[in-house]
Amino acid sequence: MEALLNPSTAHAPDKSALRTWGPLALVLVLIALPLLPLPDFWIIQLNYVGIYTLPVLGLVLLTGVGGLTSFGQAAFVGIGAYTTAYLTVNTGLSPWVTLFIGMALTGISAAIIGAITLRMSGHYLPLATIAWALSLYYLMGNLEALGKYDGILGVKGLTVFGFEIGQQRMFYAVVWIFALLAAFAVIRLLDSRSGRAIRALAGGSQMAEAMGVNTLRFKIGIFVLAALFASVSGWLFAHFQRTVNPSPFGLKMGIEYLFMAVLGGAAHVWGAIAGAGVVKQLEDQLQVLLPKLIGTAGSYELIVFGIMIVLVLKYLPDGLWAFVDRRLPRPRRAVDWRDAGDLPARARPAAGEVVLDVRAIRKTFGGLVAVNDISFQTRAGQIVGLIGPNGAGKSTTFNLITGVLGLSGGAVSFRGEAIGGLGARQIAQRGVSRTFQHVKMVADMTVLENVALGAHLRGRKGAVAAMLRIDRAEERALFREAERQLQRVGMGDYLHELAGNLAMGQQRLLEIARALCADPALLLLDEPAAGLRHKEKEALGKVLRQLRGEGMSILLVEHDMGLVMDICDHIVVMEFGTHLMEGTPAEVQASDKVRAAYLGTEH
Ligand SMILES: Nc1ncnc2c1ncn2[C@@H]1O[C@H](COP(=O)(O)OP(=O)(O)OP(=O)(O)O)[C@@H](O)[C@H]1O
Repeated sequence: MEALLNPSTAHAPDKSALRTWGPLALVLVLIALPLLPLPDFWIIQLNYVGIYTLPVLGLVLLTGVGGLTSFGQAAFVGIGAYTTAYLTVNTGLSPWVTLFIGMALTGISAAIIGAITLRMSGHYLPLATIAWALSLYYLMGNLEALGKYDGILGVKGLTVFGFEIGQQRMFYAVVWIFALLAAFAVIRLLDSRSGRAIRALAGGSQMAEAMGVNTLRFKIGIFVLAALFASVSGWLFAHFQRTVNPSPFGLKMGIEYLFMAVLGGAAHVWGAIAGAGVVKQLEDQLQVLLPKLIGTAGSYELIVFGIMIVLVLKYLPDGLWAFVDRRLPRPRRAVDWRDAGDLPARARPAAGEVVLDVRAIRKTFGGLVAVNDISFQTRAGQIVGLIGPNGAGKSTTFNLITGVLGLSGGAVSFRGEAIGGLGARQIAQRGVSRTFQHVKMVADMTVLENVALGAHLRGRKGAVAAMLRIDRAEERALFREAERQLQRVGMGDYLHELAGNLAMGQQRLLEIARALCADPALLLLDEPAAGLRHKEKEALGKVLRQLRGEGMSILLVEHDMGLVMDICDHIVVMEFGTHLMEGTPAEVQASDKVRAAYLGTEH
């Protein structure tokens, strides 16, 4: 194992004071600002920044972290704004009641729109968000009851305990309480069981689903939360402006919110405030400056914004805050889980019990039969190797067993239960855990956090518990398990390292620890030795033998024949999608058929 423990990655001393005290300093500055003799103009500007920060925070979660691009945030701001404007003007309801009605309406709309559009991927999703942003905009502009394009006038200002808070310093306090509450809620959410699942979304759903994460549910969840932040912003906006009309909720504003998030640093909570502040200021200054320079009136600032978006994407893709973030030392997570409770564990199969039974499975891609009637079994405490030349159908077999691909024929049963036809998440729930041929991890999460993601199905606490910080006991139990599994594979010294900084051998061990965190009865390893150095392969072999000794059943797809022959109890050989032979390593090595298959000669 020593070969994997590279002393060059030892941790620097903990100098995280700036990160710990930075947010507190920001809060103190925000409290101090209205107490200073700043002109009202600047307080009003800061009120706008606070109002814009809320939808941008939603985009941090949705786009920056979750990888889902939405041009539609402004439309949700509009639902919040129109709801409060309409109800307070027409029914006389208190804004403190209409806030919640607006949030409910926004939440329901987002859940419906999200359930339809978030199944889409690639460029279809942003296009769909443009489509519904336009629809909502024209709906607001065409409804008689909402005053068509003139909107609703005469919206009252906010009152607190019957006291009108105006548009300056008191309003400032209300805006920033909401903005900071939302910012801290997102920070807490991201550092939780749900947060790790959300952070895994951007890398595609395959790994997250294999860890048991219901990716669609989490996508809809962050979409709704982002919309709720937008709705609160709309409510503030309506009572700040005292009037609403469709133009601030159109597609142009949706693009602007996205620009604020990208410029500020789409994956950073504090980047939302930075982005909202910089864009608001730029917009105001350019609106005055450009017409003067050019000599005629017009929205020239939009042209400059367009050019700036291209430049930011090219030269500062991670945004302004990432620039600061890189320079701040990363705090090491306080180790407070050593005496945490145990996570629920499943009943282990008896030694020698058939764990996986694959019967005549088949997969066709058009006319190509990639897997042709393959059958084999794996038993508890056994390492089975699945080998064959390139293109033999090993990965496809793996994907059929783990539910990534649907069967064209045949049956798979796990511990006596038919699992053919189930999805990856349902198969993971039953105790099948896997690693990937091309390592899939969240590079900007620590090793410990990545591995804790593997225990997702063994936790229960959701997003609300995380935001309220009532999930800590479970979090400690998850981290205790993650540390235990990392130590089991010899990675105990790397808990706080960012996964993206690991060498290939360590990344593969991370994946094994993550798979073990799920408390599996069957471990499927897809080319775990690929890219490993000799010493690392030896270390890997030692870990796998140790796991077998503990009663684990392992199915291994591997090209490294030295490792396969060394550790496997039983080997299944495939060629052109078919079952060539199976037997002990000695039998396989002695087989002319296998030799011919690998050498490409007739047999
Ligand atoms: N999604 C797909 N669509 C069409 N053909 C596919 C698909 N996936 C795999 N195949 C084909 O199925 C066959 C088996 O591929 P598979 O990746 O399972 O082989 P393998 O034994 O894992 O190969 P390697 O060792 O190179 O990873 C190949 O001919 C491949 O081109």
